[in-house]
Amino acid sequence: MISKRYEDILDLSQHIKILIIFILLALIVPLFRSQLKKNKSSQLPLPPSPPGNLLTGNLSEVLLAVGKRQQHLLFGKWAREYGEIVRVRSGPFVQYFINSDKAVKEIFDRNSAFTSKRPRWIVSNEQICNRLNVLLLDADDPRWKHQRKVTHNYLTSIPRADAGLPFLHFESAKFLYQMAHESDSEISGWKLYRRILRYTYSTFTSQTFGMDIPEDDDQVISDIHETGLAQILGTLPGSNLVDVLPILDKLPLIFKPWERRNRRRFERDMRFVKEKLDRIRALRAQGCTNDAFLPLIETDQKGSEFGGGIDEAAYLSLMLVMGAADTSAVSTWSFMQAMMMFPEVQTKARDEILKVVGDRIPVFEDIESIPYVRYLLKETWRWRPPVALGHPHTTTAELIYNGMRIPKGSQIHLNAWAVHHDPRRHYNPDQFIPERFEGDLTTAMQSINAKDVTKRDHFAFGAGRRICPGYHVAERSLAVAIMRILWAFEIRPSVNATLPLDPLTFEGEAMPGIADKRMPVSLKLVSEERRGHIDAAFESVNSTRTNLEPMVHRETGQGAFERLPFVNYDGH
Ligand code: HEM
Repeated sequence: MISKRYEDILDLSQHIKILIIFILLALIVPLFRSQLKKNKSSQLPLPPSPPGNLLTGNLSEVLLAVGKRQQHLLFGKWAREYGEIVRVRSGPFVQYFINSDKAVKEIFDRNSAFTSKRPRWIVSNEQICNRLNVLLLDADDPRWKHQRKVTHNYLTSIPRADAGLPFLHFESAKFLYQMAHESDSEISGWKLYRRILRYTYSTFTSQTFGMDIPEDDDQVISDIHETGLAQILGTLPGSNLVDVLPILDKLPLIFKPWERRNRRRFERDMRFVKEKLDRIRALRAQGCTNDAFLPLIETDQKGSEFGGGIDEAAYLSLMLVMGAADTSAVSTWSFMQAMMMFPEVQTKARDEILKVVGDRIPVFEDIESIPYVRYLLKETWRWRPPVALGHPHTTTAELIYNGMRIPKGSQIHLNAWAVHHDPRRHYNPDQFIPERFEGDLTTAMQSINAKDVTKRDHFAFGAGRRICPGYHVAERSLAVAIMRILWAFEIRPSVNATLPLDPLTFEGEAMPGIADKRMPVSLKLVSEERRGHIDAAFESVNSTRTNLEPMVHRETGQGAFERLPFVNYDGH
């Protein structure tokens, strides 16, 4: 009896064993399968890479190109030689350049859940900005989502972009007025660029802080630009040892002079924006609120919704000026370069504008009646994308595209220059031909959302979840600049320009592909009569405008940035 029961138990344990084996198999086989799949995908090749070994990589070629500010040309050449995705190894750094519209759509748009992270930037993100700059924040940081939402609600949605138009119309009319009454026989190059900078910086400080920058030579322009540049330069591979060897970050602060320096900059910038906040509050106490980003957030008591309180919103305002002003100024500058180099386009464009507006100063809304202006916008951003090589993202999963794999953790770049200058996508890509967009009246937003990516006009604003939120604002800014400058002035090489023009002699500086302050361009009134129209338009907008507080009080210096001992304040 006992042995029978024992046998039964054995029997039972046999069954249990078999059952366990089945369960284990059920668990293991899929794991094994996925392992197989993983191994199979890992056997897929990495994207092609220009030749070089680990030590030299392409370092010398890349460094040479960076030195000449021509990295967009080098990476563009590699795009044509190696295809849609190119893996560039420069010394210890590996970057993936995404060079075709279809690859951009697949990688940045469709896989945005895995491609929206930023690389870790200890210096730029964690120290200079103390993790408060939307552009540098990681996608999984709740502050990133919140800052984007607030930026949309208070600054960059269509209604808010429209609310910014009075500032834009005032500042651009002032620019026209200054140029029409310029006492120098000719103003060109750096002086002219500086004036464009004033008007874009002042437009955006008006839209964000509700304060303006009345004078061309105001130091605050260079100061804001300089602190933005420090952040951007800090994102370039190899620019900071601690970003290459993050272990250094574990050292006590006393051994990290760079961190002390960067944190000092952050604290200085924070004091700058808090002073603006104090003045906004004082104005509100007197019953005065401007229709601008920070004053509205302050009035609506939205500050407490930021992790860092209203101070974070004030800091964000400064970051938004940085993101908006330089990109807008260089867009106008590139447009002027195109008009100078392609005079027949200029003549046609002016005719199209005059047909509609006549002697009246153009306003943004005129774009609806002048399709050619829409084409000029698209062609300017195609021809000279301000962020030619994209702002880097990082992958959070392995991605497979066209039989190639991009490993998890890779740094990827939307190579806007290569896509825009691919002759299979745009015929004669180096020529400025607005007619290539004939019939395409889509706004920036409509084109970004196009189902067929081959129909998308350009990628100047990036792609995916991190796409520039400022495109409605940017569109208004460049459209007004294009219409007003063409309406008022002839754009031509300055008297000291070396002809024929060679863009390689004036392209580069901080933004690859963009003409710098040496560009020999000047403006000449289209007619003496036009001066009268400009005067009338400026006087009208000036007399009806509510005066704004200046960012910095010139006489007292109130509101200025404090000097940092380690910075060269040459500015631009
Ligand atoms: C011609 C003008 C402009 C161009 C070409 C431009 C281009 C870009 C590009 C390429 C990016 C990076 C996108 C990415 O990572 O994939 C970006 C990000 C950004 N831009 Fe713009 N931008 C312009 C104007 C503006 C304006 C007017 C504003 C604000 C009013 C603005 C605010 C931002 C912000 C906040 C980000 C960070 C987005 C994020 O990381 O989530 N930009 N922009």
